[in-house]
Amino acid sequence: MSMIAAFYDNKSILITGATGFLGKVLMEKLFRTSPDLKVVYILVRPKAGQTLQQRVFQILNSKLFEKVKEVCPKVHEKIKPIYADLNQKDLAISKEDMKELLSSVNIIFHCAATVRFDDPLRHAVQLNVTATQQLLHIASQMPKLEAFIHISTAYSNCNLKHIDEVIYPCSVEPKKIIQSMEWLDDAIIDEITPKLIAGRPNTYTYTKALGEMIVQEEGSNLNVAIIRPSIVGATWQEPFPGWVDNLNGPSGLIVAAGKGFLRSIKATPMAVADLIPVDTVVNLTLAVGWYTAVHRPKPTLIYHCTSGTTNPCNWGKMGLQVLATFEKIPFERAFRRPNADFTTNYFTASYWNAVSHRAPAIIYDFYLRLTGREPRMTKLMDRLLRTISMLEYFINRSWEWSTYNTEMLMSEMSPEDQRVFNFDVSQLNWLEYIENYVLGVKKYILKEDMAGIPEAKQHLKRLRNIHYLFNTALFLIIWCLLIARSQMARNMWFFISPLYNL
Ligand SMILES: CCCCCCCCCCCCCCCCCC(=O)SCCNC(=O)CCNC(=O)[C@H](O)C(C)(C)COP(=O)(O)OP(=O)(O)OC[C@H]1O[C@@H](n2cnc3c(N)ncnc32)[C@H](O)[C@@H]1OP(=O)(O)O
Ligand SMILES: NC(=O)C1=CN([C@@H]2O[C@H](COP(=O)(O)OP(=O)(O)OC[C@H]3O[C@@H](n4cnc5c(N)ncnc54)[C@H](OP(=O)(O)O)[C@@H]3O)[C@@H](O)[C@H]2O)C=CC1
Repeated sequence: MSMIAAFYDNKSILITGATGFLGKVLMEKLFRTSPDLKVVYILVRPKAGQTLQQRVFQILNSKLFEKVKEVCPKVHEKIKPIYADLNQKDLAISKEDMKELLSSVNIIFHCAATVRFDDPLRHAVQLNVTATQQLLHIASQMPKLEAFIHISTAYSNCNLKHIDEVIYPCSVEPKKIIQSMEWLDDAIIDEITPKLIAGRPNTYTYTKALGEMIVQEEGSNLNVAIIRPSIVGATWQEPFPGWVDNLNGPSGLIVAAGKGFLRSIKATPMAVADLIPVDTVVNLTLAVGWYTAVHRPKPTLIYHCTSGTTNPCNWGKMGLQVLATFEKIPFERAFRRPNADFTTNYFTASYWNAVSHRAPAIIYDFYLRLTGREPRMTKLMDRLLRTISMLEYFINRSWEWSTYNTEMLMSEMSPEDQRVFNFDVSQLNWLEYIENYVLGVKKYILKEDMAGIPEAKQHLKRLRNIHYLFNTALFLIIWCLLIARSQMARNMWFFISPLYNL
């Protein structure tokens, strides 16, 4: 019998960010392993014209929740969506809902955040710092609260090379940053942003670091723990391999490479690709919830959820496996054949951007114009190059994260819990994982049917023939021009042409 699963029975749990990538997998595992839990409150906002109930309905009707519905047929009755907006004061929770939350919640999992790298500082602070502060304030009024688990990122201190499971203070106090956002205007905030985030590549990593400081400062009277996952990828094993539903992290680049848009990227092949499957992060999160509530460790513990220390894989190996998988399971209607390459040099990267990204986009747009259609490829390519430029920081460096607390937690778990809530990635087979990841991107993001694979392969053959034809035509044009203008080229031609007649 799993002690951790039994711990969540009859508990009232509050999850923020439950509609996000990590939040959905967290909810799924909770219901599958602890179907007797009391209720899961989720803080949700209406989105894309959908009400809260419609959003929950959509999640429950996805493939991810198929197993849950067998184990816990009343799952829809146990999820209680609460209207909330983390951009608003007091998170915009109504008085009645607040009363219910305050009187019943036992465990909080705080997953919500803005994960955009280019968010203006004001917005990133609001979501990742102020909302966390407000949630801690609400939590401190919950008499039945046993644990508050905060999800941060392993890159909150990416300005360092070696990162321990401790909180590294930022130069300016988070409370001062929150206050200054109230009276500084946007132009000044934009001006001081580079100075504040100094050493970090974006407002996301900076505000996640501030968020950790706020948790430490304002959660001192609570049972708090912080989890720092690295780059969260598709599921490894549970509920089935390869599930992923958004384009963040590597998923977007896998789409771009598989569709033939991404042909070259500035990346260091030997740098560690610290990917961590989302189900591994969820298993650790649930184990931390149990340990924090039951053992009440002081001071606040931080848990690194990374793969590089125990089972390192590098970007070179990962890229090759992604490309190898496209051979077996190509994506449909590719723009060009998938053939992405890594370059380490700035000038080579710029050259390939011009030749392999911009030039084909311009030629294609010219073709679209000729056939009376709206040109769109140049715009799409510009967005892709912008995205790549934001991810480059993470694929050209390696970090070392210590994992003492994570290892300690594993040693505190029973053999059954170690099996059910496994977060040991030393057994992860990267080649198999990446193949399932690419397959998951095809099925769950691109919604492509496996029955379309033969046609996709035919399409790639046609693209290869067009490629050969284009190269041959280009060669002949250049050669004719050379012959017309250069005596040496003409001599060479007269020398080799009789050979053809032999
Ligand atoms: C051989 C191949 C090898 C491939 C493998 C190599 C993989 C390397 C991957 C390295 C990942 C490193 C991640 C580091 C993570 C740090 C840890 C965290 O906590 S991070 C937490 C995780 N956080 C993140 O990962 C956030 C990263 N993303 C962002 O910050 C923003 O999306 C943005 C600033 C990049 C673009 O903003 P903006 O221009 O306003 O655009 P929108 O957002 O509105 O989307 C525009 C279009 O682009 C689409 N699309 C979106 N994302 C990607 C993508 N990654 N890529 C491609 N495409 C992407 C999107 O669907 C949309 O398409 P459409 O609807 O128009 O058709
Ligand atoms: N993905 C990754 O690679 C990594 C993620 N993390 C951390 O894990 C956590 C979860 O990330 P992930 O699931 O990938 O992110 P997603 O972007 O998939 O999910 C973010 C969640 O936050 C919610 N949210 C955002 N803004 C608001 C708001 N104003 N009001 C209410 N809810 C809001 C979103 O709701 P809605 O659906 O309405 O937009 C969504 O449920 C984050 O804390 C992130 O920093 C850490 C390391 C890596």
